[in-house]
Amino acid sequence: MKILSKEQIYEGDRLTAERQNVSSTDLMERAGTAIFNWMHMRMQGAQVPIHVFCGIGNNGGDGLVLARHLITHGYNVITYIVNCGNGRSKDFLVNYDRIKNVTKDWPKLLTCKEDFPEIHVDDIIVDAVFGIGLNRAVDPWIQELFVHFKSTGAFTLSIDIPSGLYTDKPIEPESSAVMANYTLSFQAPKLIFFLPETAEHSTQWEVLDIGIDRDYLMSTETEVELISKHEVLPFYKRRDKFSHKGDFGHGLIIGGSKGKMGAVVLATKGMLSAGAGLATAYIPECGYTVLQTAVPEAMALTDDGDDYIEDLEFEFEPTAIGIGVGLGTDPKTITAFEHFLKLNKAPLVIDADALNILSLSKKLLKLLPEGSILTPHPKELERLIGQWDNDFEKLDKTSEFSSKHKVSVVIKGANTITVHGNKKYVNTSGNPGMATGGAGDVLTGVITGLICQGYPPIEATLFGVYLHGRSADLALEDYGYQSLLASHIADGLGEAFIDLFKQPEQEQQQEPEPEKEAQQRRKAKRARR
Ligand SMILES: NC(=O)C1=CN([C@@H]2O[C@H](COP(=O)(O)OP(=O)(O)OC[C@H]3O[C@@H](n4cnc5c(N)ncnc54)[C@H](OP(=O)(O)O)[C@@H]3O)[C@@H](O)[C@H]2O)[C@@H](O)CC1
Ligand SMILES: [K+]
Repeated sequence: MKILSKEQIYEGDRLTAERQNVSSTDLMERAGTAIFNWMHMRMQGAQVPIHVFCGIGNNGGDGLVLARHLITHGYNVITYIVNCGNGRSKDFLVNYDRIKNVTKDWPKLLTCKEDFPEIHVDDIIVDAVFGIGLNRAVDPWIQELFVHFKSTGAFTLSIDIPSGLYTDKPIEPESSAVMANYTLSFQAPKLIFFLPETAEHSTQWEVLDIGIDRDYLMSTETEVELISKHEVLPFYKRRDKFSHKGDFGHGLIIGGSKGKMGAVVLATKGMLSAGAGLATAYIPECGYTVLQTAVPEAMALTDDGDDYIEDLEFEFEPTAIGIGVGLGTDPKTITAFEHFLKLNKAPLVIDADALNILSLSKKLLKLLPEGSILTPHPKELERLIGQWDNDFEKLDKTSEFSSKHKVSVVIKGANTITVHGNKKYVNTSGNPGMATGGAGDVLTGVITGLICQGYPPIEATLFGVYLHGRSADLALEDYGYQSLLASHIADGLGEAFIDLFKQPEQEQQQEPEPEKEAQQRRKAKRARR
């Protein structure tokens, strides 16, 4: 799914009005009605007080449309205008008149703290104060209003975006934005739903379709994309009946040191589970028995070093290499790594200590093959690109780094973001159970295993990150957040592959009756036999 920028959203609205021959007032009617339908379906007329707080721009206009429909359907609505300036938008004014036609309870004007209404914890707050048009710091009294929302504990539904957040830059330190329980966003999710600093403002969100021009949505190139099953499914490579292990590449995992052999075991398992035809692990001598026992499917090559890698020399040409897991940063290992990079021709997935070595010796970045995949967690990323002040700066700096060195960077986190030049891909699978040692090692193996099978590196990365998270999601049912281990993620990768082809629950329920009957008949027949 595409994540449009603020400018692209405005352009989409404009084009839609033009191509569908509708006015911006009509579009606002669609937006407000979509929110109303969402609420009406869930509330079914329940008389819970609903406090609708409207700003004076188009987000406020959406709130007025919603309030009007709620009122005409008999809901218990109190509407407020948050008087944040003088420039009321045209469509706000149209809907301000319209709401006055359906109720004697005209919207209440809020101008200062003393005007704040009492809100009971069981009431509902609708936040339509600011949308994507926020362009300067919010007045302190309105920030206090947002704090007031939170202090009531009432369920807060934000329209389009929690008020007080920008779509493309961080909020000023010390300022407050609405903490929404749910956000209903028009046409496309906003990037801020996925960034660590702002995601807590809208932990749950949903996109409502307001009929923005399809051609525009299809043809518009966005900088950010959301990656879910729908996006990765086309990557999937089917296996030919006559295929053999030689068709799926020979992957190599390089890493390990005394006390850290588990990392190589996990990465090798991940690589095999992702489908690599053959797997070899290149490890220090001390890891030989560990590796051969833990992963009998893999071959082991040992370095001259006993406790850590000292030479890094081998004589075959792997299809892809995952390097760095459990590697350590001993000076001899660093020298061996540099020597390896000078000779290497295979595509690389670089993780953990290999990233730390690159950070220590940035000149080595020049030796990376074009299209290499780097998989840092935030601390490793900071060592590579330097500190950042906020999430937006982090993404910008990573983009710059990615373009400069012609590599892709997988920023691991709650929503792993793969940065590929200017493009950012936000992964949607995964859960907090993955905050456990070794999960990253498995990911390195999975991506390497996919490259082995001929997936282009960027596809292997997006697919691998998705499958890895999905495997963890499926494993939750058995292990819960606390007991989920990295090895469960490697073991469950097959489930994640199979899950790609499962129909969503809803569609299964909508199975045509005749098919259901046929199934029942077949079942009964089998039972009779
Ligand atoms: N486009 C469309 O066709 C559709 C749009 N839709 C909806 O419109 C929303 C965007 O609407 P919007 O552009 O009017 O901006 P919005 O977020 O309501 O802000 C209001 C105005 O407040 C001002 N302002 C800014 N910062 C401020 C501050 N700190 N303190 C005080 N004032 C401040 C600023 O105006 P200014 O004062 O700069 O002239 C700004 O314009 C979008 O999120 C969606 O909900 C839907 O109806 C579907 C169709
Ligand atoms: K809002």
